[in-house]
Amino acid sequence: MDLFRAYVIADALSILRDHVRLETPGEDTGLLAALHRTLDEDVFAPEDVPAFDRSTMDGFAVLARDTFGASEGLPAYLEVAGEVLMGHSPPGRLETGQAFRIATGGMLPEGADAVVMVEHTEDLDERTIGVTRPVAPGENLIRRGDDLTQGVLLLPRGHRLRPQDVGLLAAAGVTRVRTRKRLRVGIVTTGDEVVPVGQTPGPGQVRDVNSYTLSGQVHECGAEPVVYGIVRDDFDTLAGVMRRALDETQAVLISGGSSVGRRDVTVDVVASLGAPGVLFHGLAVRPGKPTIGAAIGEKLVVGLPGHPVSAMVVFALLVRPLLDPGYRAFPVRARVTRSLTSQAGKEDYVRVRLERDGEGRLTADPIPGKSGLIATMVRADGLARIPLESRGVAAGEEVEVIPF
Ligand SMILES: Nc1nc2c(c(=O)[nH]1)N[C@H]1C(S)=C(S)[C@@H](COP(=O)(O)OP(=O)(O)OC[C@H]3O[C@@H](n4cnc5c(N)ncnc54)[C@H](O)[C@@H]3O)O[C@H]1N2
Ligand code: MOO
Repeated sequence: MDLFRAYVIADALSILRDHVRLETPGEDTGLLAALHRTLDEDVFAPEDVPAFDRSTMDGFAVLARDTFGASEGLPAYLEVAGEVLMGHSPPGRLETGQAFRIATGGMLPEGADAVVMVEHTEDLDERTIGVTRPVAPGENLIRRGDDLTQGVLLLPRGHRLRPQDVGLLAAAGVTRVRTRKRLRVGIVTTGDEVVPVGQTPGPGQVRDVNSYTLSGQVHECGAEPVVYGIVRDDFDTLAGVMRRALDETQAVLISGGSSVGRRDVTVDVVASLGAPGVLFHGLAVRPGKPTIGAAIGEKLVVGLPGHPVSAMVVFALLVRPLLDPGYRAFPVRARVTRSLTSQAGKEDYVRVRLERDGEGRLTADPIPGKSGLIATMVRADGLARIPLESRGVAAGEEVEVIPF
């Protein structure tokens, strides 16, 4: 690693991965508390789901063979011999020539192997129906174990639980799981001009945007933001807050004061916090040039640019993959609607709005505006990547877009 070299995102990420280990202890919790957390164990299915053959339609449980050849003109006549009540066993075994009334989700009686939809039957009298369309064996039902069979691996260790995962665990009767506690991520804001949002800014002052945008992004990673507020651009004050944040959290983001201005003490403060310290200062990435990457022990410290857009972009590209290793970004390809210029030797990430053209192909409309303008992020759907060696992209050419 070379402190004076400017890295692209992929290289910066691998340097940080080599030094940082973001781990939290495991904890057994109920399912709701486990949502969005990462599994700390392999979970196996304790039982078959569903536990019995179930109808997927309202209608009649039958023996498929009894309906073969049935039609509107020549229905198959069956005796209605019983009714399956929801949440109960069927009233008995179904014999050939019989039908049992059954609702969606009802338990299939023994002897039956299909369900006829009520729309494909006609009532002849209290005890007889005519089936007007044949069904095949297995039609309109799900079998015991179709969702899960006992003993299969439901979800592996390391998987971050989404709502559907928690649903699967609920279906299988797994009520408690071991997950890792959420990562706590400290957010420190610097800048003598930055004031809390509730305060009316005086001349030259601006409201604190980054504490909010970064907290939101940390939440999206399944981690817990811990906001340390706005700290003066003063070495001792900032170092004190940073030490406290490092004691209380596993990763600290510090926004502002990372470029080379007179008051930019951030890098000196980070360097003073311990080994291995600053791993890089500066990226060959736009926006994001003044980013600082550091490890203190195995904890992560990232100095983000103060401009709200730059801070969000660097978070999305560099911080998110570290906080949320299971996250997979699926870039899409889209044609740019206007040509974009880029400096060779810089990896550019351009805010774009995604639309579909008349033929249904994705287009990427670049959103103009400097990285101090947060509204440009609101209009954007993603970031178009222009690689290091490229000098630009002509209108109509395809680019890779990383959706937010
Ligand atoms: N001579 C040079 N000047 C600048 C360079 C350069 O290479 N040479 N780089 C520019 C780039 S690129 C960026 S990005 C900014 C980054 O500066 P810092 O990371 O040091 O951030 P600040 O100077 O503290 O702030 C930049 C800008 O953002 C506003 N800001 C800061 N914090 C917040 C916040 N929490 N909420 C809202 N807005 C915030 C701050 O007021 C500044 O306007 O440097 C360029 N300059
Ligand atoms: O890096 Mo600055 O972040 O280009 O706006």
